Amino acid sequence: RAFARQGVRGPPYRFLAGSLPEAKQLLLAGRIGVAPLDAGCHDIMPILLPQFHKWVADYGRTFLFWIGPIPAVFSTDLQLIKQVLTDRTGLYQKDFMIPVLKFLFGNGVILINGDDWKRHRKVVLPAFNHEKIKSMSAVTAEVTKQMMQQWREQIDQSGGEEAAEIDMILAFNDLTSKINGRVAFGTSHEDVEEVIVLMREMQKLATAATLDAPILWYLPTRRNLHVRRLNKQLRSKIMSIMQARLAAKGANDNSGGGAGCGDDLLGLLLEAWTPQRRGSAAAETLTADEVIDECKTFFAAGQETTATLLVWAMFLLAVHPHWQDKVRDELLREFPAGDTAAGEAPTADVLAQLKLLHMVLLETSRLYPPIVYIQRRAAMDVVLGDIKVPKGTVISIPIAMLHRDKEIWGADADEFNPMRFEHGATKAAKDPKALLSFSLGPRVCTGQSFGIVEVQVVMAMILRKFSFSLSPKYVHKPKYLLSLTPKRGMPLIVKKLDG
Ligand code: HEM
Repeated sequence: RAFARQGVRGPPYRFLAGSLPEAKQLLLAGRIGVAPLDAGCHDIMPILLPQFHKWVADYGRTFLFWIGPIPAVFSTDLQLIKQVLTDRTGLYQKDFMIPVLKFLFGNGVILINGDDWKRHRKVVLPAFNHEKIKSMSAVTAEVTKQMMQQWREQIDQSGGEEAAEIDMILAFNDLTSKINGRVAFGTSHEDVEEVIVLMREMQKLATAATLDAPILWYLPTRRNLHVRRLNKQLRSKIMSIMQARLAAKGANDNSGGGAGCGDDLLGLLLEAWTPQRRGSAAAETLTADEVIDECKTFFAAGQETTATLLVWAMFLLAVHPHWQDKVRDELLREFPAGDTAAGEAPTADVLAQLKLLHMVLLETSRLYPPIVYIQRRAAMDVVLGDIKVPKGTVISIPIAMLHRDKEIWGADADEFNPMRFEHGATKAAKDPKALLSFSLGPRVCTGQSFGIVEVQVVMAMILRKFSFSLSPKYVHKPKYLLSLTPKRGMPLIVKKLDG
C-alpha cells in the first residue's frame, strides 16, 4: 500500500507466493507453443522475459512485484538504476537468494558486502593488471589452438565437405573451462582437471535450481544433498592444490614468506593467506576458506559468462555475414596469416587495432548480455528517485531490457548495428553509462578486461582460419538461466578457409 500511495503499481500480491504464480504463468505462456523468432530478429524480450515485458506494458517503467513475500521494485529507468549501482555507501547490497549459488561462489567477492568485500576486492584486483592479463591471454591462445586443431580434425572427418557442424555452446564452454580453470587453479597439479569437472557440475546444478520453486531451495532434496557432497569434494581438492603450491614454492620457509607462490590468481591469493601474513593482521589477509571461495568465484563468474559472450558474438556474425567479412578483413590486415604458424596469438598491440571486432563485441554484449538481470537489496529505508523504498526491498535491474530502451539507444535499439560503438561505449547512446553488460560503479565486473581480451583472442584466432554460418537446425528462442542461452544449442557450420 505504501508503494501504491506513491503511484508505484504492479501485479497483485498472493499470500506467501507473491507474484510468482503469475510470473510463472506468463513465462510459460510466452515460451510454450510460441514459434521461435527469425534468427535475424533481436527483439527477444517478449520470449526471454515475458512476465516483465507484460508488466512494463501494464504498469510502466517502474513497478512493484513480489518474490514470494519479498517486495521487489523493478525498473527500466536508467537514472534510478545508476543511482543503485553507483552508490558507495552500502545502501544497496548483494543478496543472492538461491542457496546453491552460495555453494558455487562461496564467500567470494561476487556475493559478499561491506568491509569483507573491500578486503577481498583489494586482494583480487591485482590479478587483473596488464601483465597478468598478458599471461592469461597466452593461456587463452594455447587452449584455443587445441580447439582449432580439434575442429580441423572434425572437418577432415566430415567426408570431404570441408565443413562441419559444431555446437558453439559445447565448444566454448569446454574452451573457457580449460582457460579459466588453468588461470584460477594453475596447470601443474593433477587435481586441476577434476576441479574443473566438479565446478562445471556445480554450475549445472545451480542452473537447474533457478527453475525450482523457492521452497525447494531449502529442503534436503536429492539435488541439494548432491550439491553439498560436491562442495565438500571441491573444497578438499582445491585445498590440496593450495598445499601443493605452497610446498613446491617453499612458501613456508623462513626467507620466502608468502612470496613466490606463483604469479597467477592462486599465487596472489596464497600470498594473502600464508600463515605468516595472517599473524601480521594485515588488512588484506584471507582465510584458507576465503582463498578457496575466491578461486571458485573466479572460475564460476568468468567461465560461463565468457563462453556466452563468445557464443552470441559468433551467432551474430553468422547471421550478419557482411559483418563477419568486415571483421575478417580487418583481422587479415592487422594480423596477417602470412607465414605465421596456424593459430598464433594476437599481441596486445594487434588487439588494440581490431576496432571492428571490439565494436561487434560491445554490440553483442548490448543485445545478448550474458548476465541478463541483476538485483540488489535495500540495506535500510532508502529514497530511490522520489520513491520511498523500505529496508529489505529487492531492486531488480533488467540489463537486457535497459539495453533496448529506444529513448536511450535510438529507434534501432533492437537491431544489430555495431557502428553505434564507432566512437566508443560512452558515445553509443544518449547516456554515457547506458551499457551495463559488465555493470558499473564500485561493484563493476572485476574480470571485464580479462573477459574482453579472452573473447578477442579467441575470435581473432578462429575468424582468421574458419568461416561460420548458421545451421538450419538452430532454434532462435533464447532463455535465461544463470546466463543467456539458446534453447537448443548453437549449431554453426564451420568451414576451413585455408583448405
Ligand atoms: C566476459 C563476460 C563477462 C560478463 C558479461 C560479466 C558480467 C558481470 C556482471 C554484470 C557483474 C555484476 C553482477 C552483479 O552485480 O550482480 C559481474 C561481476 C563480477 N564478475 Fe564478471 N562478467 C564477465 C566476465 C568475468 C570474468 C572473466 C571474471 C573473472 C575471471 C569475472 C568476475 C566477476 C566478479 C568477481 C564479479 C563481482 C564483482 C564485485 O561484486 O565486486 N567476470 N560480471
